[in-house]
Amino acid sequence: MRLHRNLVFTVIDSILAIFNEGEYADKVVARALKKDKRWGSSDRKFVAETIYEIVRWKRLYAEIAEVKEPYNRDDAWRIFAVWAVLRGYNLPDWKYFENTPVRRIKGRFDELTKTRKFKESIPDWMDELGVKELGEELWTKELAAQNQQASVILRVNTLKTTRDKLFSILMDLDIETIKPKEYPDALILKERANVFLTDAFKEGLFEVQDASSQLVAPLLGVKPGMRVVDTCAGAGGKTLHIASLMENKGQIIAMDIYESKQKQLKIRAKRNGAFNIEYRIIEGTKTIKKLHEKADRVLIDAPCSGLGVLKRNPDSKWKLKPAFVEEIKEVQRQVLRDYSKIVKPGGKLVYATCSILPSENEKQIQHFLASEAGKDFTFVEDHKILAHESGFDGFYMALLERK
Ligand SMILES: C[S@@+](CC[C@H](N)C(=O)[O-])C[C@H]1O[C@@H](n2cnc3c(N)ncnc32)[C@H](O)[C@@H]1O
Repeated sequence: MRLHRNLVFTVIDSILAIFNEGEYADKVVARALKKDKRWGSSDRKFVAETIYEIVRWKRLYAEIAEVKEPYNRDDAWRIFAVWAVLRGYNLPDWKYFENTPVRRIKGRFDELTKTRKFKESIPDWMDELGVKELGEELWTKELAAQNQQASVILRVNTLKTTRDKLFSILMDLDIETIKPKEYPDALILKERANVFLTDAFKEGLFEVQDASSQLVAPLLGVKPGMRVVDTCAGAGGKTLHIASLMENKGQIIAMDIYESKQKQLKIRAKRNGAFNIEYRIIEGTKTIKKLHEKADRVLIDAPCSGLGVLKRNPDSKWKLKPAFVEEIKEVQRQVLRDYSKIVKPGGKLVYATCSILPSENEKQIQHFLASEAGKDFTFVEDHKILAHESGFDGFYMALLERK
C-alpha cells in the first residue's frame, strides 16, 4: 500500500476545513472529489474514506498524536500519520513524517483503547448522556455499531419500477445488490458505488434511503386517495416514499420551515414522477390552523439530535452540543402538540426520529399522551431500532390513533 502525495494533501486540507472551519464532512468530501478529474475510483475511495475515518476517530487519533484544537497544518499531518500507522501503511520519506514515533503510536493505541470515550472516540458529555439514557451495556454496544461504516441502501421507486427490475438494471452496470426480506422496497449495495451517476438514478428509479428510515412510511398505513400531511418533510425522503405507497392518488401536503429543503424536494419529486404533492412553508400558526382535523394521516418526522445516525454523519460527534439536544427536545414537544391537531378523528399519526435517546422518543410520546393535546389519542405501537441490533440506522417511530 502506497500513499500518493496529491491524495494525502487533499485529505489534510479537508480535515482542517472540517475540524477548524466547522464545515460539514459530506460537503467537504463532495468538494474534494471534484478536485482532480483524473482520479480513478480507488483514488476517490481513498480520499472519501480516509476523510471520514479521520473525522470518525478524531478524539482517539488526536490523543495519540498529542495535539490540541485548533489544529495547525503540522497537527493535521500528525493526526494523519497516526491514521496511516494504525492502518498498516509504511510511511514514505516525506518531510511531514520525519520523527513519526511509530512504536509509540501503537503503544498509545493499545493503552487508550481500554477507555470507551477514546476507544469509540466520543466527547465526554455524549458518552455520559448515552450511559444515562441507555445504560452502560446497551450504550457500549450501540456506540460500537455507530462507528461502523454505513452501507449504501436504495429505496426502489415503485411508481416507476419494481425491486426485481432495478436489481437487474444495476447488475448490468456491475453494481451488485442484496434484496433484504424485511424491507420490501430496499436494495443494499454489496460494495460502495457512486449510484448518483447512473441513468437509473437520473430517471428516478430509486432514492438513497436507509433501511430503518424505509419503515416509517409503511407504519403510517397510507392508502391511495387519502389526504396525508408530512409536517417536517425536509428534502422529502419519506414524502417520496409515501407518494409511491399512495400510487400518486390522493393528496400529500409537504411542509417545512425551510424553503431551501423544499426546493430539493421539488426536484426529487419531479425525478420520481410523484405528482400528488402540495408544498407549504410553515410561516406561523395560521398554516397549521387551516389544516386542523383535515388529514387521514400525519407524519411528524421530528428534528432530533441525530444520535441514531452517527455512522452516516460522524462529524455530528464533534458538532452536536448538549444545549442543542435540550432545545430540540422542546421543539419535539411543540410539534407533537401543534401538528397532532391536523389529524382527523379516526385518523393516524406517526412520530419518528433518527435518535436512539428515550428522552427524544418514547418519553416524548408518554409526555404527549398525558397532555391536553394528547388526550384524544391512543397509543397503537412503537419501534425502537438500535443500530447494533438491526445493522441499520438507529430510529424511533410511534403510531398513534385519534379517537
Ligand atoms: C428529520 S428532518 C426531516 C427529514 C425528512 N422528513 C426526510 O425524510 O428526508 C426534520 C425536519 O424538520 C424541519 N423542522 C425543524 N423545525 C420544524 C418545525 N418547527 N416545524 C416543521 N418542520 C421543522 C427541519 O427543517 C428538517 O427538515
